[in-house]
Amino acid sequence: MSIHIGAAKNQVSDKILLPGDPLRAKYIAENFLEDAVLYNEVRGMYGYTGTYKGQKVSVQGTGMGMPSAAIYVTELVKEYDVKKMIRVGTCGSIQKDVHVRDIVLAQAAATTSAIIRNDFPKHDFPQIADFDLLLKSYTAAKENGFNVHVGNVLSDDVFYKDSLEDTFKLGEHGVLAVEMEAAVIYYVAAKYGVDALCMMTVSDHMLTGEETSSEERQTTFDDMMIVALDTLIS
Ligand SMILES: O=P(O)(O)O[C@H]1O[C@H](CO)[C@@H](O)[C@H]1O
Ligand SMILES: O=c1cc[nH]c(=O)[nH]1
Repeated sequence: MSIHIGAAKNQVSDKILLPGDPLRAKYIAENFLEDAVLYNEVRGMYGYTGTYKGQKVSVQGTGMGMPSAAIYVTELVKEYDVKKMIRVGTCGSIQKDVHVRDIVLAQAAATTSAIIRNDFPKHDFPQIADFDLLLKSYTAAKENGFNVHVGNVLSDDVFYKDSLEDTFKLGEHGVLAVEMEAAVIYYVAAKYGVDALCMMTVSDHMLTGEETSSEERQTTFDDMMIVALDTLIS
């Protein structure tokens, strides 16, 4: 049991999916895992363990934003010996050719957060995906015929910004999309020597205004779940 996760050590798999939304964790457990058991409901941040294609897999909500994600990911790695983690999130596109419902694989993550700078005030520590997970997930997405993009994302501390000028400027420098957790998940993975990948389905388009429903964000996005689960167990 850790401070924020009410599970015994052996209740959590060393392979885990990380949705921001705890109700997405419930959806994944109910629709993709066999014999799923709820191991955590502390703060309503659901965590489940079940099997996928015969292998033990867990799914844990991380909440919104880097401070919350850092707490869950750190406890999962330090207290539960998690070795492979894949974020299954949502993001806002800032590229014309990255469409709503497409999958974005975060090869790297820029951030506005000070959470990494606090540890490395004199360095721009790069936040990068595990190459093996990235390659496997890209291959799985392509084999399934899903629309997938690989590149840099922005992990922003702020959802409601007064100005999107800097965000769109990052888009002009090739950043694909905006979300709020990838950078710190990559940072914690680097710190403790475990493997992490962040993949997101595009839930809204920040240039065109196209969006998905809040219900769809909580659930569905099944293409991404298949890619993430197949990658996790491969
Ligand atoms: O859908 P999730 O995984 O929560 O991800 C995105 O959605 C939230 C904002 O609505 C942030 O957590 C952002 O990263
Ligand atoms: O952080 C996020 C997530 C989805 N859509 C956005 O615009 N921002």
